[in-house]
Amino acid sequence: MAIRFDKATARVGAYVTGVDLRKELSDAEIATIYQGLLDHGVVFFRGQHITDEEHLRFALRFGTLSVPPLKARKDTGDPVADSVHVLNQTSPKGEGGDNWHADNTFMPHPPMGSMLRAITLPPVGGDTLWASAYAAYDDLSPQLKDLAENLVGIHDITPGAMKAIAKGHALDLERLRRDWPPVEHPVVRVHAETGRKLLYVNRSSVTRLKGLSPWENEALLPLLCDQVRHPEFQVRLTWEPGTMAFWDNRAVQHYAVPDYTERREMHRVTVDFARGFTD
Ligand SMILES: O=C(O)CCC(=O)C(=O)O
Ligand SMILES: [Fe+2]
Repeated sequence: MAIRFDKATARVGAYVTGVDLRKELSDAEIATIYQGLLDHGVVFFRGQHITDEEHLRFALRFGTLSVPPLKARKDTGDPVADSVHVLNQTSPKGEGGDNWHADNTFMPHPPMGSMLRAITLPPVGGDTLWASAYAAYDDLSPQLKDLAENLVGIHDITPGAMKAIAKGHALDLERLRRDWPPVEHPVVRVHAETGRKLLYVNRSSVTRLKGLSPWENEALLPLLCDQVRHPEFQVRLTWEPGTMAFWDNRAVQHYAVPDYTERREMHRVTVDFARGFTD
């Protein structure tokens, strides 16, 4: 069966068919899926009733595991249990994904991608949205593009860590801040594999723009961060049992809608692959 991508919207996202994630895929199939990811930013697989082992095995075909600092490694000694992060949520508690963000941009080398799969879903609600950071950049006016090109964002673990602590996660804030001091990333980045420019700021990690006065930051940071909020850059996924989403964490931001009251359980594997940015 040939692998096929059907666009979900004009600017971002595609549904993939012709893949059975329970099977060991060929190198050519993996390359096709990776190309689809580069082309669409996020790809959705339906009807994949796989185990954590199969999820992990699929992720490892693309690169190495990235361990998200805010989801403590379990260290059970079981490599599968330690690498598959369980997001167990009952809104409004959620897991902190209810803001537009790319994952862990406070890291010097943020993860390249994530694979998230639905385990238990509420009867209604709990959709996830992705927005193209390419489209967000492309649709800025030429004047604002020029301005953004010269800006650098300070990405800090503190806001995300404080949010997770407020939600009851036992995290050591001082230690996290020591291990992950703030990092600088250009506001406009160049994706190393597609060569496309994208907007790389988000409200969940970027605390300020380097060199700007507080009032300049106050005006400019929301303007740039909120560019991804335009629906014309977005795709919205309604999960079904067996749905898997695989996103290019360089090229898209995402938002988990906390509009449900029953249990929602998702399993995620975070991966590093290939190259990041050329800037
Ligand atoms: O729960 C979701 O749909 C996404 C949560 C999230 O932000 C993530 O897995 O990175
Ligand atoms: Fe996330």
